[in-house]
Amino acid sequence: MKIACLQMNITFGDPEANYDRAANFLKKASDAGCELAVLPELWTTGYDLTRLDEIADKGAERAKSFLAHAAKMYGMHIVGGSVANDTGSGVKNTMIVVDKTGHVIHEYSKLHLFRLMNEEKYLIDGDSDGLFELAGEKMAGFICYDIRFPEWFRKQVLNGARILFVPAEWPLARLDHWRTLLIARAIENQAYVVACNRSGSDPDNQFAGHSIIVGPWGEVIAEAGESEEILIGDVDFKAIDEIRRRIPVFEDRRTAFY
Ligand SMILES: NC(=O)CCC(=O)C(=O)O
Repeated sequence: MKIACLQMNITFGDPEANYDRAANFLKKASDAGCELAVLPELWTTGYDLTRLDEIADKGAERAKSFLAHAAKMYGMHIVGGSVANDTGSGVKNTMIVVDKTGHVIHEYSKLHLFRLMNEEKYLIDGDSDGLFELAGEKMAGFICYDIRFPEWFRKQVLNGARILFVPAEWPLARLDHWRTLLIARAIENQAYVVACNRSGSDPDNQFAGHSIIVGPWGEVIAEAGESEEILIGDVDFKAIDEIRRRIPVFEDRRTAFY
């Protein structure tokens, strides 16, 4: 499966500009023959959290209809990053997954809110998991700070997830954590990790870029630089089975002790 991480810049608090940019990136991914495209975290608004009452998407309806239209037009699955989703009883940081026929097949709201970027002051946390199925394979979504919680990843993998998607707005200041944690999540779970970060900056942070596709052996299949880019890599599900045969981590777990 040919996958694209749409490492775009995000204009702070300007959904119109960001929808235009995302539309352009989605077209380019489709032109490049990608079967699935991934957007970054909060790609419609960025971290303009103080203006969420103006710019959050009610029920994420605009994002859903935009993503569904693009997915159908291009015949391409979309892991739609995340958007500020005004649920009516608080704003969630919600990932929307759309299949290539244009159906919204899953929503996952960020479980772990990141205090260093004030999320807990403006957002409410999710309460359901990110497991979904596309093209006959189980996959799961996580959002940015979630990568610091290996137990959350393990749970989805034990439930069958074989590609682990991570849309993010990860600052450059912690680029080494980003790479190390994502590679570790791939190795320990013997699964693919497809992580799409943003590029550029906002009033508080310079973001790292470095979207990355990591294979189940921990090998870096593709990695972006810091600037805007469409990162493309191939995922081969057979490699997961081969690696799990070589080192049978899942059979060797001592669940009586943990
Ligand atoms: N947007 C985020 O969740 C950022 C997480 C982060 O930077 C970290 O260090 O963790």
